[in-house]
Amino acid sequence: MQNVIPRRKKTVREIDVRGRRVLVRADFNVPLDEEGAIADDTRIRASLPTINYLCERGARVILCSHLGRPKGEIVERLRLTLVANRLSALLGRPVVALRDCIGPEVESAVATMSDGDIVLLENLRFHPEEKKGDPAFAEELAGLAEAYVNDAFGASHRTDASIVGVPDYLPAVAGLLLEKEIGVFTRILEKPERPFAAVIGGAKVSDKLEVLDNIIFRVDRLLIGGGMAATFLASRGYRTGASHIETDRLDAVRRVEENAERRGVRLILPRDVIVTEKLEAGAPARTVASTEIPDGRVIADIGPAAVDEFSRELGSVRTVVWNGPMGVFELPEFAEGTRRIAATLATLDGTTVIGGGSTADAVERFGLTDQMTHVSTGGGAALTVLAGKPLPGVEALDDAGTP
Ligand SMILES: Nc1ncnc2c1ncn2[C@@H]1O[C@H](COP(=O)(O)OP(=O)(O)OP(=O)(O)O)[C@@H](O)[C@H]1O
Ligand SMILES: O=C(O)[C@H](O)COP(=O)(O)O
Repeated sequence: MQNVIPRRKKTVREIDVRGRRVLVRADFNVPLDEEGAIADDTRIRASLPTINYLCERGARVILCSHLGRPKGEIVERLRLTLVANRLSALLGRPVVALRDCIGPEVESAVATMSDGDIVLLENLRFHPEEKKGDPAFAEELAGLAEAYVNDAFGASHRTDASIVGVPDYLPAVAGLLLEKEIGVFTRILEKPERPFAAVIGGAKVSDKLEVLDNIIFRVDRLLIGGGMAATFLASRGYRTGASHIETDRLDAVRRVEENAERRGVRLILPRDVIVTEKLEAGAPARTVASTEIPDGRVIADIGPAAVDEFSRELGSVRTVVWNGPMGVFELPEFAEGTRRIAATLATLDGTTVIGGGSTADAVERFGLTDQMTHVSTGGGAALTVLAGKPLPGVEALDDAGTP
């Protein structure tokens, strides 16, 4: 087992920023609605502490981010102007949106900044060099500033130029959001208050295999829901109707079960499930024992007895990490399991950590975000950390204690 963060990294609190141009890599990759408006500004709000910190200390703040996957060319609806406007409203300070992220116009805009000013560079992924991790592009970005702050936890599992390349050319430190995210995950994975439970769901085992393989060595209880429960049930020899079984993962699931047994971890599958013929709105649904799933039916949610059992198990733990919804929560008829598990976590006394992605969306939809200890801003990045793997964006930063 590896440590999540092998060495402590330098943070923005350990460098002098007054009067200096500071390039801040944020993760403003926010969901957009059909009209192209920002559907959820959680990630923008999460960046405020670092930006305010820098402005208040007289830094000249140069923000940068990607938005979407524009594949190295300009896509009008993926410009960051909307983000700049929202950020400016939230900060109560002007944020100037630039039309590119490198080049002479950007350089002259940056050269005329005063202490406390904020600019936002254009979407980094309009340049193909960003995704390629191109060193010359990284050097050009770095040339705009005198220090680099990574506050993009959600993108730190990537090896893009702005994440792993820029630190080669500048003093490179963690922002306050990155520090908080890493701190929370490090604490629960390395020194959890026990009992410690993980609730893992979502569509597929294959998406979470590395997480299961790591977490099984750290938790006292593992609760499995979502579509992936079908593969666990199949590996125990039950009939699973028309549910999608990842036949190539049955061995991997057995390994997780064996490790659970060896370590005395309670691995709990849903005792009942909601099944349907089709995973679509309005489809007739019924509750069945998970050992008796009828032919032609697929698992769509965990059932009420499973919710009760999961809630009982969670009622006595001191730490919970949750990644992956219990059912197809996007459809109201299959949202109950996810909603009730979210409600259970909301009332817990101990530490509750939501591992990002659609689980964070679900918790937000149920209005319970504020009741959790921590809701991660990372999807893939949170999975990487839960899998016990280092984040390239964190590795690239200066070690604490270096001059
Ligand atoms: N029984 C089920 N059958 C099919 N899909 C399911 C089932 N239960 C949950 N899902 C789906 O799983 C998806 C989310 O799973 P995922 O593993 O992506 O979660 P996550 O890790 O929180 O999010 P992300 O991957 O965005 O970080 C949801 O869209 C949900 O509809
Ligand atoms: O939304 C995310 O998970 C991050 O912003 C990374 O985006 P990407 O998956 O397009 O690299």
